[in-house]
Amino acid sequence: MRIGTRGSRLAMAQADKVCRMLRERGIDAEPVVIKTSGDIHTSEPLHVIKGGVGAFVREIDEFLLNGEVDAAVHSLKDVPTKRPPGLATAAVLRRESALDVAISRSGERLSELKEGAVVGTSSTRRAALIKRHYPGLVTKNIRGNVDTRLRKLRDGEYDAILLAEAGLIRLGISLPVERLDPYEFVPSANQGVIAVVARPGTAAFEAASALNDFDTWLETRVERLITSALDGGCVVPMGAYARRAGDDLDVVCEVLSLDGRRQARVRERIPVDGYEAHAMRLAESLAANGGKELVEEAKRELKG
Ligand SMILES: NCc1[nH]cc(CCC(=O)O)c1CC(=O)O
Repeated sequence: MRIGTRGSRLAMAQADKVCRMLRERGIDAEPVVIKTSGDIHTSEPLHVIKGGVGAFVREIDEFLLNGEVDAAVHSLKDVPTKRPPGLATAAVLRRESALDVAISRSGERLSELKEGAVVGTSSTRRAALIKRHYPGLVTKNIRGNVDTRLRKLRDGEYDAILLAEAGLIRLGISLPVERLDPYEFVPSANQGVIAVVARPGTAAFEAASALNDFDTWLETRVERLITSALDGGCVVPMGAYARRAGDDLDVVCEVLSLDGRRQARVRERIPVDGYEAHAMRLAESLAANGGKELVEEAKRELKG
């Protein structure tokens, strides 16, 4: 199997992991690096790049649809909700961590950083959460892959940066980090989940399906149903986090204003049985509790 991937160290680590898992099942698999525009325009904030992170996924989709690769590996949180006909998620790997972490130059926690300390993030969600929970800190845009961000932190351009813990784990980077409580710092929908995409009906799709983790599938479905019901997209400061707990899923979702001052939030345990209808109901109550206005407001302000 030819496994399409972007060429960043994180993307390669993810593709290598999928190839390893396939080989353990007796399937010959090798990564094929596809260079996307995201790897070329690395300085603009993501919400400025046409199509956002989803644009990079769409470029890889073309290789899949043309049959130049048999499957592709993505961070699921970067995969847009609208998918081209002929492609589907064959598997999601077991999620290791959905959490955001903070890494500071001094080793201090966010609550210990001094007034005016600069926190690097390119995500509107993480920036709004910092403004909400740590109003004394200043957020500053940061781009580049995980290694670049860590270098910018060391170089003193930032006092702390925020990253997905999953990325650090996959890159084998062990640094002292502050793990942020997912019920306070609600992660992005599908954060920390690796997805394998392929063409349904192909042998590659069938082979990749064997890697699916059912609990992660349920969790990511719920998170995605909620964000797509609110039309959250990847630039709106919105989080959704579901966790399987026995026969239930513990779900939290929220939308913030860009300045972090206003918030719409819902937290509820829903049964696994009939989870899709329950997720839609949560989305409706989030929308009705001010979420819809906050999504529209954020989109207006980001366009302007
Ligand atoms: N948007 C970039 C991106 N896409 C996936 C990950 C990390 C791994 C993951 O969440 O699966 C990251 C980096 C980050 O958010 O720190």
